[in-house]
Amino acid sequence: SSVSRFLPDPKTVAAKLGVDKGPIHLVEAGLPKQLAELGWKVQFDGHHQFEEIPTEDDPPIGKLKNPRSVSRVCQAVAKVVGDHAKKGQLPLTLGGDHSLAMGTISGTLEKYPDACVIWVDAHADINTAETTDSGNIHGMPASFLLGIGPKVEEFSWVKPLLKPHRIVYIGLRDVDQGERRILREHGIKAFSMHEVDKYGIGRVVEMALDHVNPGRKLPIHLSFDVDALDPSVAPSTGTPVRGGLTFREGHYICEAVYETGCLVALDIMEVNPSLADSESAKQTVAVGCSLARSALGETLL
Ligand SMILES: N[C@](CCCC[B-](O)(O)O)(CCN1CCCCC1)C(=O)O
Ligand SMILES: [Mn+2]
Ligand SMILES: [Mn+2]
Ligand SMILES: [Mn+2]
Repeated sequence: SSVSRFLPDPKTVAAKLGVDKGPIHLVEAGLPKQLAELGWKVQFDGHHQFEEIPTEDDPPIGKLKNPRSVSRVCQAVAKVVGDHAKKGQLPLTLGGDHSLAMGTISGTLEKYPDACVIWVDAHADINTAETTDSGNIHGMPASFLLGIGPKVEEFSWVKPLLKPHRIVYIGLRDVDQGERRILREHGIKAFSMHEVDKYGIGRVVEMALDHVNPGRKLPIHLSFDVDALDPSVAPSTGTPVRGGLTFREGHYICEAVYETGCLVALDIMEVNPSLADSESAKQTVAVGCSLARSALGETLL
């Protein structure tokens, strides 16, 4: 069975902008019903509401912005995802900010300590408190999960349970200098858009899976940031970068991961309908729903 949870974007929670209701749009577009039609027993436990920390009560810690609200939301998400996973359900998390992956992947690793992570993204999201230039925590979740970089008290609840050989990236094309150094020093495997062009998505996914899950015996957590797709495909997202995955390349990744039979948790992140005109927002919401369906078994034939 699957589990659907819909989370606000912690930045929105902290900033009380209330402008980005990405997850709710995905539900209103009918995703739960679409998954039920695929044969999943969908348990939708509602939009998680978190009491908001007013921005004035959540000043930056060093460069990190909204640290307390992001930490609080992610910690709550880790618990809920862990609980659902322990009940043998497949947690589907719709974001919202990719900082949430600190919560979702922590939750998955609690139940499946040997899980591997396929991180589909234009960005590596592996900055530390030292290397980040923006202070936006959505650029940092992987570093906390891997236990890389200086300790940040606020995030000490994130247990460094992810190992460098258990994460692989697909779609990278906007990686900061500090992140490049981290990927190199920790031997983390990444397939950038260069490799996608060179080998084709079929070969790239096969090489990525061979790297983190050689015998296809390990559980897979797929964390899909829709900005991995080209902005012409998913325009309504926080940090669009040109030269991304086509509609089909994005869906191929989801279909191929589903085919392994190893998928135990799925994140569809960074859909933010408030950032574009309504047509582009609708297009991006539709792509988010479509990616989720492909990762959960919808095939072309
Ligand atoms: N690496 C960035 C972007 C993170 C994107 C987060 B995701 O993947 O969840 O959407 C970019 C940092 N910086 C922005 C200005 C120009 C130089 C790079 C950062 O803020 O750390
Ligand atoms: Mn974001
Ligand atoms: Mn991301
Ligand atoms: Mn991204």
